[in-house]
Amino acid sequence: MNAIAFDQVSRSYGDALAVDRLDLEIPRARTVALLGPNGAGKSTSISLLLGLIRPTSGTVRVFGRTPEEAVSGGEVGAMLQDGTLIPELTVAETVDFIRRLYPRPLGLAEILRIADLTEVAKRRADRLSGGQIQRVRFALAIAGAPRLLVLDEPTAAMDVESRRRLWASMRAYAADGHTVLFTTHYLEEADENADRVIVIARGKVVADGTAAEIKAGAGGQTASFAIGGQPSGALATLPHVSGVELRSGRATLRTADLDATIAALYRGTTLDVRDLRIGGADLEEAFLALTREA
Ligand SMILES: Nc1ncnc2c1ncn2[C@@H]1O[C@H](COP(=O)(O)OP(=O)(O)OP(=O)(O)O)[C@@H](O)[C@H]1O
Repeated sequence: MNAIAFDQVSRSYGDALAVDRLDLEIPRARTVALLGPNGAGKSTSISLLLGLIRPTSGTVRVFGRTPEEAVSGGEVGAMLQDGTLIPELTVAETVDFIRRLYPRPLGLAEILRIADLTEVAKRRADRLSGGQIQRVRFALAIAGAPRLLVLDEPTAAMDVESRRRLWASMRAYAADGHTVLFTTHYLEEADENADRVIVIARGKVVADGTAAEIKAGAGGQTASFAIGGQPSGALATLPHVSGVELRSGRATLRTADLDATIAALYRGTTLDVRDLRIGGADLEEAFLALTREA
């Protein structure tokens, strides 16, 4: 049984279709990133998953149950974009208060350890830095030992060090066999922290795979060389080339088959190819290409 299953799920707001016949199956014990531009339907999908809103059509299942059943059974923990802490309570008091609401919570010390909060356990919430507040919110999301942890842009507006610490906490939780689904706008975070990346645009899945597969699928690799003042017209006609860019005396070819393109560049043209460099498409480029096409 999958941790998450969306079957032809659509959700409209009035005339606007936010999620469009979404099919999604996420097995247990995976860490999955949901990526997409603003307005792609990420937050709507998460609200559907948590049972905060109902689909206009289609069904959502979480561990084979309705989202409402899974959430009320304590199977799902969520860290959403808003949520404030009680200023007068310490970190330990806040976490302990929430964990006691669950039938089978994690131990207080364990939560503080996973969320990297042990050092500030006795500090009041109104004395915490932004990164520490996010880690407390993360701690509250894992307090009930949920099998599925959902994080909606957990590192928005955090500095690099705070982001690193939060991801380390997330990975520690995921390593225990839990399923994690997170959204982020930081593409490198999806690359580094998820074993599967699902790209959505306009309410539909436009790519689904490992970060490496998504990079390979969206334009593959690049070959660039110093072209100087030589004519560039033939480059676009080389096999498997999907794009040519000329800048500062260099030509960059985007290709789905690097070997075939380079062989043709040498054998099939009279160009003097100097300073050849090979690059992979990065996830950011892949992401932009995918969401533009959608
Ligand atoms: N409560 C609402 N009422 C009307 N339209 C909404 C509502 N919530 C979302 N939408 C619309 O649905 C679409 C999807 O929005 P959603 O917030 O799910 O996208 P998102 O991918 O989470 O975007 P972001 O990255 O900006 O948070 C957008 O066009 C948005 O304007």
